[in-house]
This record gives sequence, C-alpha cells and structure tokens, in this order.
Amino acid sequence: MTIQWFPGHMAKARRQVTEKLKLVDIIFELVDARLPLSSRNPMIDEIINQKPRLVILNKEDMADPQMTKEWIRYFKEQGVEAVSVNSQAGNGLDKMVKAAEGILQEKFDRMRARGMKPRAMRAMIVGIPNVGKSTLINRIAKKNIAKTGNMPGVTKAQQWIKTAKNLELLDTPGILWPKFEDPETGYKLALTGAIKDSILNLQDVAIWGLRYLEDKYSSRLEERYGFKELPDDMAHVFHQIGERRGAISTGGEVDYDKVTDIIIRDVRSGQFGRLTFDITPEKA
Ligand SMILES: Nc1nc2c(ncn2[C@@H]2O[C@H](COP(=O)(O)OP(=O)(O)OP(=O)(O)O)[C@@H](O)[C@H]2O)c(=O)[nH]1
Repeated sequence: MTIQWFPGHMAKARRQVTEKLKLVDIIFELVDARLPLSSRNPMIDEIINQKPRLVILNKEDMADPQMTKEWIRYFKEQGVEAVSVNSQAGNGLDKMVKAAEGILQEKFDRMRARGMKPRAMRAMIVGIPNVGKSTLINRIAKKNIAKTGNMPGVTKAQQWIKTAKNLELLDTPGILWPKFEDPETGYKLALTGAIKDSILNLQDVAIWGLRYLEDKYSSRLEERYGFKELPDDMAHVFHQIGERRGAISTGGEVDYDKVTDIIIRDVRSGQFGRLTFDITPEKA
C-alpha cells in the first residue's frame, strides 16, 4: 500500500506513533537496506523522542552487502545500534533480538535491582510504506506459533505478539511518511517501489537509475545493457535497450514506455544484482 501524504495524514500518523510510544521499551525503526537514509522518516528523532531505538535494515538480500556493512558502521558511529535482516526469509531475527536486549540491558538491570518481576521487552515497528513492516511482524508471529504451538489466527485478535524470545511486539506497525525533500530522494524511493509509480515521471526515474548504475555499478550495466558509459543522448540508450529486449516497433520506433518499464523492473527484480542507492555521508 502506498499512501499519498498530506499534512493531515502526517499529523495523524505522527499522533498514532506518539500514542503508542509509552507502551513500548524500544522502537524498531525499519528502513530499506538499499536506502538506509532515504527510507527514514525525516522527523523520526523528534517523533520517538529519546525512546531507545534499533535501526533495522530490512531487505538485506537486495542490498549491496559491502554498503550494508558500511551503513551499520555509520549508524553505530552516530550512537545508533543497527542490524540488517531479511524478513522475507527470516534471516537475522536472532541478531535483531540480541541487539535489542543489549540496548535495554541497563534498563532491565535497574528494574531487577528495584525488585520488579522480570518481563519481556516490548517493541513497536515503525517505518515508511513498503519497507516490510508487515512481513517482519508476520515472520515473528509465525516463528512464535511454530514454537509455542498456538493456533494460527489467535494472535490476530491480540494487540501483542508474544515471542518465545523475550520479546513482545505490538501487532500493528507505525506508518510514517518518507522524505520528499529533494528530487534524488524521490527517484530512489520510486526506483525501489517505496512510492507510487504515478507520483514521479517514470522515464526520469529510469534515467536516474541508469546514471546511478553507470556511476557505481558500471560493469553490471555493461553486462546487461551493453553500455559501460552512457552517451549524453538518452534516446540512443533507450533505443539500444529496446532493441535488445524487443521494445522496438516494426517501423523502428522505440517504445519509450516499455523500455522505461524494463529498466525499472530489472532494478526492482535484482537483475543488476544487489544494489544500494544511498552512499554513507563520509563516502559521498
Ligand atoms: N526481498 C525482500 N523482500 C521483502 C523483505 N521484506 C519485505 N519484502 C517485500 O516487500 C514488500 C512490502 O512488504 P510489506 O511487509 O507489505 O511492507 P509494509 O512496510 O508493511 O508496507 P505498508 O503496508 O505499505 O506500510 C512485499 O512485497 C514483501 O514481500 C525482505 O527482507 N526481502
């Protein structure tokens, strides 16, 4: 689901997250590992207001592994714990729980010292649309059902998903809006499917993607489309891709829409391998 964000929506989204903050010990801030910066909500620090937080770089299977490492290091340098996961396959969930335990250890030690009964940590997932919030919640819920033998469907009626692993998760995520500050962020969000295809001109999105590939992943661009460097004339590029992929009419006309579609689909389906579109500030 992609939402068109208006000031009223943003205020409501913010209020919904703020209301639930007091119920949890920690925020799981879910971002797309391909866009660890552009898929963050621009007001997240203000919204979560000092609440402990773990940044979770989801869809690690689609992101450049070297860049994911660099991003995790970058977040740590900023004093923010971060881990990468693949919610679809369920990889990295143990690491995620461990990291959350580490962040909350002092708080729970203090509670124990005051004689309070030990309890599971309580968490809420927040993130922009399409980062994989539901997938992660379902993964955690499913694991729990498998482990405890609960009947499927039972968890649906509950507000909390209790896991065997010392974690209780609010069953509805907080949905926040992405950044809309500069065109480049918009292109990245569109290219990875985080915003509706109708928001930006898709041909511009595809061209931005090609230029990014040329800059950062030129050998993959060459392998797939035959260009190591892109000429200034983008019509020529579209023509060549169209020829390779059968998007030229019998009269020799390029079907620009079809080629646009091919490029975007190739990026989204991993045909260029694992790609990351945000560069850490120190490397930029
Ligand atoms: N490859 C890959 N795909 C994932 C992963 N996690 C989620 N997805 C896919 O990403 C898409 C969006 O996932 P959702 O769980 O619906 O995302 P959401 O954040 O709940 O989205 P909204 O309901 O729009 O807020 C789906 O097609 C998922 O299958 C992952 O770790 N790897």
